[in-house]
Amino acid sequence: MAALLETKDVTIQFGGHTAVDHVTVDIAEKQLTSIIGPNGAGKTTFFNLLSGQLSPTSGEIYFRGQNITKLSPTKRSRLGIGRSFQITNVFPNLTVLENVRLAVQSKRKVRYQMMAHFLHYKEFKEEAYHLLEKVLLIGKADTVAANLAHGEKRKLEIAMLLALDSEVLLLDEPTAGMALEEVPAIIEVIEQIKKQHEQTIVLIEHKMDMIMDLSDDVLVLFHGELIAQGSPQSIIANDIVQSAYLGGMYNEQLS
Ligand SMILES: Nc1ncnc2c1ncn2[C@@H]1O[C@H](COP(=O)(O)OP(=O)(O)OP(=O)(O)O)[C@@H](O)[C@H]1O
Repeated sequence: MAALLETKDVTIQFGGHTAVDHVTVDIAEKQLTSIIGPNGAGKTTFFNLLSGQLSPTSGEIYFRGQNITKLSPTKRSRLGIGRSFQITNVFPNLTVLENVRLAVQSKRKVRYQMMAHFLHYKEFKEEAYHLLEKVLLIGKADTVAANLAHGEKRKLEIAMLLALDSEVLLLDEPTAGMALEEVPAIIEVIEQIKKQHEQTIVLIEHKMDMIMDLSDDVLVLFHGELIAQGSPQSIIANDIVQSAYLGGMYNEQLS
């Protein structure tokens, strides 16, 4: 399987603390790769390195063989690496629908072309409605983004990410903060994207069942180090992962 994203010996230190420690991985094209690890293992930091929010202290990151280590998040996003929007990218005073419409519009690169904007406005709006239906947020289309509950904000972020139609989707805990009964629908959204075999998905998720069912490949981080990479079955059967991580995680979830 061809690697789409690669890290070579990627390390980042904050002061004296090494949050990601010489991580070398290949992330295969059009597969779903999950990153797991206990709290503080370096998952989000690793994601930030992939998306360009952080620069490594040492090591390199490649996308389709191109060294992107020094590229900004915006440039990486233009290349096709989309990260679920941070809440700062959502316009809090605009409605949910308007936020998604703007994301659709930015994908079509007509932000500054008033005429094109005018001609396609209805089309953008329809696509935005469609995406909101997909992530089960249609009932909140006219709600101002600032008034959404936490789980609803995550759905909005996913809708905005989908609007960009990126080649790589980086999803940082897409179901965090959602009511338990909403989780299957979001998993379904991710499953549907996966079934289309058009995008590469990388996700951090604490819900183990979901990861094991959905993932083609699982990366396990522990104290910033990559301690295992493989199929869900091989990860479950891996003794090092079992003792270093899985036991602890299940205990965490039960507590
Ligand atoms: N900007 C920062 N400055 C200093 N330390 C940081 C910074 N960002 C992360 N860290 C530290 O790096 C380590 C890894 O953090 P990170 O958030 O990546 O872990 P995580 O695996 O995503 O954890 P969680 O599951 O709790 O979200 C932690 O010890 C954290 O305190």
